[in-house]
Amino acid sequence: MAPQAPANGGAGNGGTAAGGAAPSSANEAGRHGGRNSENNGVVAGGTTTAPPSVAANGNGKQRATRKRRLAVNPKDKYWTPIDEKEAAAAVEDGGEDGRRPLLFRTYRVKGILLHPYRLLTLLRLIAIILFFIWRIRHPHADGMWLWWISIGGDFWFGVTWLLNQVAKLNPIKRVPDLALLKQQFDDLPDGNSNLPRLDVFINTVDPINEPMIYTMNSILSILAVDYPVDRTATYLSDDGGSIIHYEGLLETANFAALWVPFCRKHCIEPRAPESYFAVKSRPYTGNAPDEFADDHRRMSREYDEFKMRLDALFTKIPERSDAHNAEAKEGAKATWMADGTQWPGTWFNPSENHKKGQHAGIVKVMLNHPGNEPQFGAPASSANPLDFSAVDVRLPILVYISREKSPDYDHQKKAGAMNVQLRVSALLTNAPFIINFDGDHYVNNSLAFRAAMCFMLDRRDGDNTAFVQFPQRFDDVDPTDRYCNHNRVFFDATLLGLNGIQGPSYVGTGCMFRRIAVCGIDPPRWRSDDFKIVDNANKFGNSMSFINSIPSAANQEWSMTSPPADEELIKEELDNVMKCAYEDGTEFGKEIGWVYNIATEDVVTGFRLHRTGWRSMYCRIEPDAFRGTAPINLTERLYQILRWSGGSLEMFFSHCPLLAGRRLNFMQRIAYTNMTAYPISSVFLVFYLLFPVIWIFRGEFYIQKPFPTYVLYLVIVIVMTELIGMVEIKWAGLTLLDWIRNEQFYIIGATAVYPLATLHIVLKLVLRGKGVSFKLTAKQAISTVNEKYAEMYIVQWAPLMIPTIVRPYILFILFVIAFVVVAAVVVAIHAARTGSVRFHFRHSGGASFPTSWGF
Ligand SMILES: O=c1ccn([C@@H]2O[C@H](COP(=O)(O)OP(=O)(O)O[C@H]3O[C@H](CO)[C@@H](O)[C@H](O)[C@H]3O)[C@@H](O)[C@H]2O)c(=O)[nH]1
Ligand SMILES: [Mn+2]
Repeated sequence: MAPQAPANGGAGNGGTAAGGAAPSSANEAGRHGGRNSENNGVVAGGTTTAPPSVAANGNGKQRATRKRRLAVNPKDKYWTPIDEKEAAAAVEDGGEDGRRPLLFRTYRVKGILLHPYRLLTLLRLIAIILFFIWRIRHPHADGMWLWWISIGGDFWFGVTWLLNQVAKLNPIKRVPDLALLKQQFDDLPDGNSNLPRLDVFINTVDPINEPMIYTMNSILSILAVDYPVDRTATYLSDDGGSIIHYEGLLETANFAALWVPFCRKHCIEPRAPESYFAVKSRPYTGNAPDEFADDHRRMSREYDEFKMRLDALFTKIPERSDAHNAEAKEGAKATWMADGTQWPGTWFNPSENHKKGQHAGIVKVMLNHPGNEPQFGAPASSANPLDFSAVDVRLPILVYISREKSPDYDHQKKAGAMNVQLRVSALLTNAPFIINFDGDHYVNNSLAFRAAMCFMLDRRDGDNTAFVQFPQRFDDVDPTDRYCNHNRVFFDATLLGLNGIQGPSYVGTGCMFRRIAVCGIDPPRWRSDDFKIVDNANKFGNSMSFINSIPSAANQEWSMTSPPADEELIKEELDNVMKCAYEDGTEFGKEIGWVYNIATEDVVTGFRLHRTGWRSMYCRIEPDAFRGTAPINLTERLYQILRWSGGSLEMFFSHCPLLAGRRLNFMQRIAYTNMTAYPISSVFLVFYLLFPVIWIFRGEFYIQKPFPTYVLYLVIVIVMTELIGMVEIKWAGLTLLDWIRNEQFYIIGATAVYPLATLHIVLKLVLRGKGVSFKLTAKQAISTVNEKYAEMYIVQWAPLMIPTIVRPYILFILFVIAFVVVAAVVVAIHAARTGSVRFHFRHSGGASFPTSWGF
């Protein structure tokens, strides 16, 4: 999720501001040249430095003679490196004594912005304290209860502003050094790579609401990523248990045999075909420019055919099933697989044990381990017109999973699915690192996995890093981002702030994990020396293979590597760990794996890792590492933020950051408090919006007096918020529009959605009802450019918007009615009594303009 950065409305607390830019960094070397041709031509995501000279200089000692120059992207002009000394020292060591290199560089905001930023924050803090004292000293005798509410509101707004602001006072940017990673891990004398193994998790539920073509594009982009092919495995979790996904994945595995070598041969980016073919032209960076035009044309045709084959599944499988069922005659109408057996998952005609929420578990290894030696493809032929004779055509492991479902269990949505992926992958490949994606997020920069590894393997805090979070970026958002889907302020300012503390929160997708951290192991920093993984079935469940996988994942973080297990041999064990009952009485969903019973499993899971002493790192690279699809329209967007705000608030009560133990950094605690308590602001905001209505009924403006002093304070605190916002925009590298959108959508959320979320949670706490549920966000279907944003304008009934829309009208209508009624009555009385009508304005406080009216 991506919580809205609370923008604190109310008495002048105006808002948090600004955003940031991608960290930047055109790679100086530009290319990532090397042994593998597929490494060429991709702009590395780091401000890459020239690698230190490796040549021995006579006395055999490696010396860093060359000053490590850093390329400056315009967006980086307000950032300055802070680890130059360390970096230089690390170059001196150069791996000779077995010490690990520094694989990323750290930047902070330059003093020219940082000092004013902090100073303004301090000044505004003083201003709001003075303001508050002044208000307390001037109670509003006529409307004390309203006055108390507004004092409460102002206090709350002041506190949340502070919580939000202090977590941003030390923004840190970290830029991975891909060239060094390559030098240390890939350019080995034996020609092999030493990068750690990596398991990729991707989730989907429904081939319609989350169009299958997205999921399959994501998978293609993952299979084609620039990472040693024998060291990754991809696990698709299909929570729908749908044969469409299963056969779609088979088609995808077949198509990948063309697509992946094509990507490697021509070094194309991005490696999700839909996005690749949508881009009209870009400079060629591959090794076979002569063949490119032909290959591209053929590939484009192959892709169109592939899409048709995917579409055809929706008719082909029902037809095939009908034919089988006609033969079988009796019994339920089953769904049939191509090999003439019945599909173990859900059927088109839902039947006992074959319907949504009730079916067997399925694991199918679709692509096996490719072996450790490169395999070159075939030269061009009539059957295969693309010449792959100089390309390694191997594909990484690909696995289909659909966990068992039963009506007796709460399946815990995505979190439940991921915990099954965690166990299944532990038995099959057990890579020490995991990266996870929502079904609609694809790899946009094929070097992204390497970038995250720079953080995990760095010698400074690498071992204590539980996860590396990438920002969420979206295609298909309208150019002015009217629904604030990009959440720039959050992703480009707030998360950089957290990056300077204990690390960014986990936002659900595009995040690399250390497996042992997910399995509930303490970070080295807090681990005792004689630490043992207890083989405690109460904690991990009854699979000994799973329990034993954990220590071996820990050992493999640095050394390699056992072969993947044979699926057939461990079939029973796989079935066991996919069972609903497996987790009964275990710590899954609590201290192990992804956390349960909350709509925002992501933030809570990240929080659990932080509170056990792990840290996280934020990784932004250019081009964007991953991209996804934004909600289809305003309705979906509002439900999305309802889920986020409801989940966050629920977290405030169920996993309260204020009560976490001492391993949670103090500032991180503040940040989490802000991140979870923000919907409460809406309660006060609603009061503030209702005040004018009360004025009308009571016939008096209940406003703080003396009025001019009040206005003066308001102007000061509002102007200061704007100033802070403008400085933030600068260091974060955002536009004014990004900032305005954030403020704007905050108000929409705070009036339309957060009150409902708050009410929901109050009801849950008081009446022990259910929390906000995880409703799948519908995504935009792929469409032509013309109709690209058409969905956005479809007016759908959005009950959530009622308060936001209706209030100004109620106010207006009430105002008119009240005015007319009161005026008519008074005028009538006066006219009846005296035959004439008289108006006067009363002075009040120090104000010389009307603060109340009487006739
Ligand atoms: O029963 C379920 C329901 C959902 N999902 C998957 O969960 C992912 C996220 O669902 P989506 O509806 O796209 O949620 P968003 O609103 O886009 O989600 C954001 O916020 C969520 C938390 O609220 C995070 O889990 C997501 O990663 C984050 O992208 C998708 O891949 C789904 O396929 C499942 O696997 N099983
Ligand atoms: Mn999503």
